[in-house]
Amino acid sequence: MSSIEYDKYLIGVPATTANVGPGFDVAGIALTLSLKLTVSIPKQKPAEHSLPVIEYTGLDSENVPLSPYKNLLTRVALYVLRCNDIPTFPSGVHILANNQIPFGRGLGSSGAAVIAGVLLGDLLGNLKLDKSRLLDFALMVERHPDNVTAALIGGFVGSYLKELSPEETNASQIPLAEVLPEYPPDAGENWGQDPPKPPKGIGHYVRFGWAPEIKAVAVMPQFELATAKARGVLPESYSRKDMVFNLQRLAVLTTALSRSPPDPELIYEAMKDRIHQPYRMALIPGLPEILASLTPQTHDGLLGICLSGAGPTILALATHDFDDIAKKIKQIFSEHGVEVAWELLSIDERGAYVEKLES
Ligand SMILES: Nc1ncnc2c1ncn2[C@@H]1O[C@H](COP(=O)(O)OP(=O)(O)O)[C@@H](O)[C@H]1O
Ligand SMILES: N[C@@H](CCOP(=O)(O)O)C(=O)O
Repeated sequence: MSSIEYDKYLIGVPATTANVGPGFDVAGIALTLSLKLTVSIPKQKPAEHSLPVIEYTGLDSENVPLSPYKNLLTRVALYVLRCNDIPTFPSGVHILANNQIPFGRGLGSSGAAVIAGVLLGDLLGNLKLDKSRLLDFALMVERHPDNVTAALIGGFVGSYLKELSPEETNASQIPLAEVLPEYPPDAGENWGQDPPKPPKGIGHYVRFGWAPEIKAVAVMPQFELATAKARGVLPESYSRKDMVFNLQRLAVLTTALSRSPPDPELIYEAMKDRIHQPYRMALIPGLPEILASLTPQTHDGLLGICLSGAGPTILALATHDFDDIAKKIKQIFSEHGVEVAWELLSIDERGAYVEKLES
C-alpha cells in the first residue's frame, strides 16, 4: 500500500440480542460490542485489476475465509454491487475487520456481518442507498428481521416483514445459494445469471424507548450453536394458547422496558416465552434450570432473563448486582460442564454507521 493514495472509511455495526423472550423473529436490541471494518479504497483506479484483500483481527478471526468470494462480508457486498449493475469489486480495495462479536453464540454475529457487507457494497459502489433499501438487501440474506434491523437502526427495535405479492414472495424466497453463490475464483466477471434483486420495502420497524438504567448481562457459553440448527428444532405451528401467551407478554414488554424506574415483577413475567425457548432446551445444557432459578426475588437488580437470540448465550436484563447474577448463571452452567465468559453490556443507541477517516 506504499505509493498509492487511499480514501479510508470506518464501517461500524453493533452486536444484537434478538427475541428478548417472547418476541421471536420480531424484537431486537443493539448492544455495545461491535464489528468494525476499516476500508481503504485507492483514490486512482489501479492499472491492473485486483480483488479486495481481507484481514481480520479480534474474536473468532482464525477460521474466517479470506477469499472475497467466500467471505460473508464481501459476498454480501458483491450481491449488492451486482444487483446495482456493477459486476465486480473496485480494484485495489483493502478491508481490515476487527470483530468483538463471538460467532454462533446468539449475539447476532452473522446479522452484523450481513449489515456490514451491505454497507460495504453501498460504499464500494457509491450507491447511497437509503436505510429501507439497505434493509431489503440484508433481509434477502438473513431472512428474519430482528437482528439485522436492530443492528442497522440501533436501540430496542420491533420489526415485521411486509406481506408480499406472489411474485415478490418468489423473489424473496430464492434459495440463499442463489443470492450468495460461492463464486468460482476463475469466473472473472462472467457470473452467468443476474442475482435475484430484493423486492422493495420488505422490512418495517419501530424503535421502542429504553430506560437508561437497564443493562444487559450476557453470559456466553464457550461453544457455538449455529442459528440454523437452533431454528431446525422449532415446530411449524403452535397452539392458540401459546401464541396468546407470547403476544400478551410482548405487548407489555415493549413499553415496560422504557419505564423508569423499571418494574421487575412486570418485566420478569413479560420476558417469558413459549414459542422458541422450550424447544431449544435440549441444545443448551442448564437452560431450564437457569430460567427457573433466577428471579427478581432471588436476585436483587434482576429484571428478566431469557435466551439471547437462538442461544446459547443467556441474556439477563438488570439494574444492579450484575456480578451476582452472572455468578449464579455461571455456576449452573458449570454444574452442566459448560464453561462461560460474561460481559456487562449497554444498549447501543447509534446503530450501524459509515464514517470517512482522515487518509
Ligand atoms: N465478521 C464475520 N465475518 C465473516 N463471517 C462471519 C462474521 N460473523 C459471523 N460470520 C459467520 O456467521 C456464522 C455465525 O452465524 P450464526 O450461526 O447465525 O450465529 P450468530 O448467533 O453469531 O449470528 C459464523 O460461523 C460465520 O460463518
Ligand atoms: N429470531 C432468531 C434470532 C437469531 O439470532 P442469532 O443472534 O442467534 O443469530 C432466532 O431465534 O432464530
